[in-house]
Amino acid sequence: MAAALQTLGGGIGITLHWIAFTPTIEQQATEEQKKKWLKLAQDVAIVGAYAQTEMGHGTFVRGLETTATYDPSTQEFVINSPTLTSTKWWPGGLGKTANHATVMAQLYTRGKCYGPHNFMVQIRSLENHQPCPGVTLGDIGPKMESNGNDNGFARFDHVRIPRENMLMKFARVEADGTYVQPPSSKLAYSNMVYLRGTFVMSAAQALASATTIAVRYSCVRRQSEMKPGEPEPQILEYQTQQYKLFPQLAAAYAFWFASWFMTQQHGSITGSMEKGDMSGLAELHALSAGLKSYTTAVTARGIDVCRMACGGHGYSHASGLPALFGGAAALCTAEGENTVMMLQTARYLVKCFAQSQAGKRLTGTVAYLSAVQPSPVAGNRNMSDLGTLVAAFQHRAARMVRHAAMQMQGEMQKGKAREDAWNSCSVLLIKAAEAHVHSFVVRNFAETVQTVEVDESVRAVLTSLCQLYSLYGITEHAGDFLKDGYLTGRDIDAASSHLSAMLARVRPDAVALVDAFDLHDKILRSVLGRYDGRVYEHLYEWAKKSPLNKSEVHESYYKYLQPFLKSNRAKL
Ligand SMILES: CCCCC/C=C\C/C=C\C/C=C\C/C=C\C/C=C\CC/C=C/C(=O)SCCNC(=O)CCNC(=O)[C@H](O)C(C)(C)COP(=O)(O)OP(=O)(O)OC[C@H]1O[C@@H](n2cnc3c(N)ncnc32)[C@H](O)[C@@H]1OP(=O)(O)O
Ligand SMILES: Cc1cc2nc3c(=O)[nH]c(=O)nc-3n(C[C@H](O)[C@H](O)[C@H](O)COP(=O)(O)OP(=O)(O)OC[C@H]3O[C@@H](n4cnc5c(N)ncnc54)[C@H](O)[C@@H]3O)c2cc1C
Repeated sequence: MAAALQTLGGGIGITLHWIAFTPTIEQQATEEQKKKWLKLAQDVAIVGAYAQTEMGHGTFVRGLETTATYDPSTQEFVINSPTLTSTKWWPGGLGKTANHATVMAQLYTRGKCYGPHNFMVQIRSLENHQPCPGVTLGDIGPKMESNGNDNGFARFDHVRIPRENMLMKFARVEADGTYVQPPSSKLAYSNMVYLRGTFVMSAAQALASATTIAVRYSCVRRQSEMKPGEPEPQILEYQTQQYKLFPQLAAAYAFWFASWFMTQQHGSITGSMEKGDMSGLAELHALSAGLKSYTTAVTARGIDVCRMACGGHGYSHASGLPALFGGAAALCTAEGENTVMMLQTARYLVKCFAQSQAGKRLTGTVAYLSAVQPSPVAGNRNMSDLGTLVAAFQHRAARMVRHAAMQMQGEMQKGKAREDAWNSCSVLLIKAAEAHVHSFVVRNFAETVQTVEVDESVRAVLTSLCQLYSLYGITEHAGDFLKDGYLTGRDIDAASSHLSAMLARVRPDAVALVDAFDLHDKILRSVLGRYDGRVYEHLYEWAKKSPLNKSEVHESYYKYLQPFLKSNRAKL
């Protein structure tokens, strides 16, 4: 049942119950509270939404307006939407599906505000699914995609909940209204860190889906003449088609491996946090924010490249690519808008750079910032060597982080306030953070292909894919590598020719590489990407099922076209 609900469309949105509501209980509830709600959620005996974003605030969580005011006389919290812009807006499943929600609200007790905290609120009757007293609910209307999901709105008119409905694993309010501080105020945000980490795998899966569709279709589709008089070739024989698709295919593998690292990091750091060691939280936040931002942005662009590579049929919903693009586009905004998330990573990098300048030895994903020499040693580099490629990406990132941080320091030395200096350098900061995440993805890709337990013939293919991904990144951002002479023009030319060689080397394994994602036709939902390659027959069958084909002459003819034609003919 639960699995069926997960896939149900048509106004039933249960995705967020699984990926946000239930994990919030797991991560933010006390053991007592878990006994009360966790099994109900896991068995779908209740259905929940994660209600944080409001009409007026999504990014700036500290600016949320919904209030939760503690009333010691009744030991209850009063949940209220004081303004129109405080209306909860966007949460998946909130409109029509969920009967509970974890509501992020500004906590007030004894007249003082302690910032955003999570509260469990029942929003619909378990008997007849009507909204609970004081709760107004609805759907926010059609969206770019995912219209099967009821992203909704909610307003609370002084709704009373028991004190025990505040999720109190980290912070709590005692019966008399005393607020007890959490080890870190950011622990209330921990489920967002978790969800951003899962978006890296969503991005990998989305890009894997799109490249599966486009590569398979590019082997079915024959078009034009490569040589006069010869049969039309598979469009995957064109180097331009390979240049469009293979870097996306390589990125899908790169992001898949990055999501493995993200999952492992999340588990290990949250494990330490359970024992009171918060030292890894900052790195976890910076990594999850940066990887989420980078992988979802590259994925959305990459899916559209795959769509265009399939010509007209790519633009049809029969291909499955428009829906994938719409979904991936959502990932760029949801769970932390990409720009804002990359700025969070930049904030961490600037902090680490300052520590490195003060002599601290950096560790983890920023260790390279301490190690990289500012003065490049130019020379004929072996641009097919993975170590050389990784070092180039790390040098580029270190240079850009240093440049952005020094620019900011310069602005402050001219008398600008730190916040103004930050804002006036934020484009540089974003580019530096992107370079940092890019270098992490390349390094992780290289380390994974060198260590993953596979047959040596498979390792050889994955190594080619990693070289292709890295060489594509260098040629696409050549200026960054040339800027301080770390790479020369000859190196860039060598990178380009190696990239061409990699396209040809990956070609024979392209179909096997997408088949390896093992995405069933039922998941791909694409006529173009069918495993059996029978595209044309199924394209025709798919079109015949179009609602417009239910009648030979559509009713619109009699309503509009016929009178219009008649009146035009009468004027002749
Ligand atoms: C199998 C085949 C499948 C194929 C298909 C696959 C996929 C298909 C494609 C797509 C999927 C389909 C459809 C897509 C549809 C929908 C997507 C699905 C679900 C959507 C779910 C979305 C849910 C949500 O959006 S929930 C709401 C999310 N909201 C946010 O993320 C808000 C973002 N804002 C914030 O997090 C914060 O406001 C801020 C920006 C971080 C700022 O916080 P603030 O308190 O103001 O802090 P600062 O002043 O900036 O910094 C202070 C200090 O705190 C540190 N900090 C900040 N945050 C954290 C944190 N989380 N953890 C730790 N530390 C933190 C910060 O670094 C700083 O530290 P310092 O002082 O030391 O520097
Ligand atoms: C499909 C989908 C599903 C969602 N599901 C949920 C859900 O289940 N639960 C939930 O609570 N929310 C959900 N959301 C809401 C989502 O979390 C927010 O849309 C997101 O956090 C962005 O906030 P915002 O919409 O207020 O955009 P804003 O923050 O207003 O962003 C608008 C622009 O302002 C820029 N900007 C904002 N702040 C800064 C800054 N400090 N520096 C530089 N630029 C800045 C942004 O970069 C962006 O370009 C969902 C959204 C979508 C699209």
